[in-house]
Amino acid sequence: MAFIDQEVRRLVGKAIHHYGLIEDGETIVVAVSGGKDSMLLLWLLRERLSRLPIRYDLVAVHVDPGFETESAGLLEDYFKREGFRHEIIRTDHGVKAHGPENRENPCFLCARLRRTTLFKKAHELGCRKLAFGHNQDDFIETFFINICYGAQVAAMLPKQEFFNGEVTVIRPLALVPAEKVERLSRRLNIPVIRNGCPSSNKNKRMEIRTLLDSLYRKSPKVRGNVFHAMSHVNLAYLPPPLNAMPGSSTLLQTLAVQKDGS
Ligand SMILES: Nc1ncnc2c1ncn2[C@@H]1O[C@H](COP(=O)(O)OP(=O)(O)OP(=O)(O)O)[C@@H](O)[C@H]1O
Repeated sequence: MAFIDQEVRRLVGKAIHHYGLIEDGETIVVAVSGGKDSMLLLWLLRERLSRLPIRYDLVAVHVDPGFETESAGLLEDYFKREGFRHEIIRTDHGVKAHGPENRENPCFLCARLRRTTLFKKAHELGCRKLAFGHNQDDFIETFFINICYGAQVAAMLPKQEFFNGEVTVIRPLALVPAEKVERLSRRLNIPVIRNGCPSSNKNKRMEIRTLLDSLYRKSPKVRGNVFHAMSHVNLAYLPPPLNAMPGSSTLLQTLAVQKDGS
């Protein structure tokens, strides 16, 4: 077995155990976009079953954003060929998000609509776990996007409960760098099926990714350090919020005036 297989298996196993992602006997909806991460995740979750004394069921669910490409059909062929239990949900989420009535970022609206559709499907199937393919780089990029464009320190969680625990989102690739996902999926010949979204590669994530890549090239330690930093927050050395400080209203008024240029 190649080293990359062992390495990715080890990181997925570590995430599953460390964050308590999967329980015996449950059914997991795996949200599959057709991209390399979720396609590999589906494959890895099934592969574990053949190797370990554990039991769970998988249902691959793809939400077709409706860009009139062949992608949903190609994915369905793949699921059938590989024997995966699956559901394809036809929607107009992508078209709507790029339509003239939408005033917000198309990626935000599309992701929100997709998430609601996935939650509903998990509920309909009686599944309490919904697995996403976010990898370690997705966590880091989200962290920077939130700082740079959302003015807050936040990323995403490897395990997150919704609706009082009715559905739990899990991200078993949380510890796997994107580059390892890519290497393994290429080695295993897992296809990547694109859905024709006109916004892919144009969003803020790509901007941040380019920036981070330039840092990673300078030192191999940076990626690991940033990921580690997300769970080692030294609040004692972070400034308190401006609106919680005595006399802060005056300070905020001053800042607002400066921003207006008046
Ligand atoms: N159309 C979709 N149908 C089902 N799940 C989806 C879809 N799009 C995204 N997801 C889920 O959300 C996760 C993150 O979405 P994102 O837009 O980053 O995916 P991607 O980069 O296009 O594909 P991937 O993460 O699979 O490589 C995916 O890994 C997948 O689990």
